[in-house]
Amino acid sequence: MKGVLLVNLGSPDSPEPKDVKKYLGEFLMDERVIDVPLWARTLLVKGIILNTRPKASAAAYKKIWWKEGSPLIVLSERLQDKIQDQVDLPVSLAMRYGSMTIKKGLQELVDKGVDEVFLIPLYPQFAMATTETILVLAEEIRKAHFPNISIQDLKSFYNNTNYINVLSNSIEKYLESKDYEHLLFSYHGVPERHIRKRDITKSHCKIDGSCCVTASPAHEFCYRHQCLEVTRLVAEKLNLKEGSFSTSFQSRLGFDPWLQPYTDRTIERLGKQGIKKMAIVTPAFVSDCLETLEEIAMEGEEIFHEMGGKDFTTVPCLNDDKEFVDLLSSWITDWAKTETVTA
Ligand SMILES: C=CC1=C(C)c2cc3[nH]c(cc4nc(cc5[nH]c(cc1n2)c(C)c5CCC(=O)O)C(CCC(=O)O)=C4C)c(C)c3C=C
Ligand SMILES: [Fe+2]
Repeated sequence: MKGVLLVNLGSPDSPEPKDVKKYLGEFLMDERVIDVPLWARTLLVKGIILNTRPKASAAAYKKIWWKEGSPLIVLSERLQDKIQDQVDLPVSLAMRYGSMTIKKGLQELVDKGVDEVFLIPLYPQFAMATTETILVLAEEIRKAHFPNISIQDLKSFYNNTNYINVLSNSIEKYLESKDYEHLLFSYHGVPERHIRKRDITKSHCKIDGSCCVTASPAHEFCYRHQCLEVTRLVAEKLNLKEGSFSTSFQSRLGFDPWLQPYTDRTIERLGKQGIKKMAIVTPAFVSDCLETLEEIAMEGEEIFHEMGGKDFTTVPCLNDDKEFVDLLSSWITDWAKTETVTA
């Protein structure tokens, strides 16, 4: 029997510093998130980050926490429920970090008789720190605990025409009555090193103005290319004028170079340049979360106002948007019609 496992990033159990610390400990000790040798990661995470960041992060989580829980979890559950209403096979939800583990998600499906799983990482673009870590862990868990099931995954869908249409429609609908001079596409950042590490050609990624726009097999695993493509395709679909939109990368951590331009500096620059009304969209996130509700909608707005900007509009993520639910459900239904794969 076939079943579906949706997987998102995860959140702490509560916005209290002890839970945030536990969550950050698991998240940042992932070798695909902070990809340095174990001794250096342990020193950095347990010796430095976990002594300072949980308090500040907990304060940020408290500003966005809902009475039902973490927005990322609640919104992912709403997405799961709506997809479940549209498809005939069981749909479970798991998180890469935190209490809603991938093991529990797989167990839930196996208990319902599932032996063929369609794994859907809830990220439109591939990244070592997101999609890859989910796929690797799911396979480890399968081998160790569920050797008789098979797992197939949904590939990154950043340039899927239907996805681009759904994203463009949601942006257009939300901004319909809003007047804005500039639309910023802000994606979660990653260290530049992550991009070079996943360059399957070993020589294509230069992280400059040319590599991401020059066709290459490297693009299958290039987060930067995939983000720039989403911006290009949505801008084309929405007929955005050259100069009226741009791309930036948010949420950098540490001192290594991360993908640039940085979102906070871009907002600052737009404000300084005299832009009074800006809108921002965050297509690396399927569900609204700390990084969109606090870092963008609150901190970003504050920066913009300090620089003289007036109207700052944050477009919600796709969340449980009807068209997005229909699209994911159609991919699931198509997969369910494919031939059975044995483990
Ligand atoms: C080295 C650190 C990090 C990398 C690399 C990274 C990549 C990455 N993350 C997301 C999506 C999300 N990240 C979120 C929170 C978050 N991310 C990091 C660090 C890295 N992320 C930290 C330390 C945190 C926790 C909050 C904080 O202390 O600032 C979230 C929100 C989770 C929530 O509970 O709401 C999401 C979603 C992507 C897509 C990505 C690479 C492409
Ligand atoms: Fe992150």
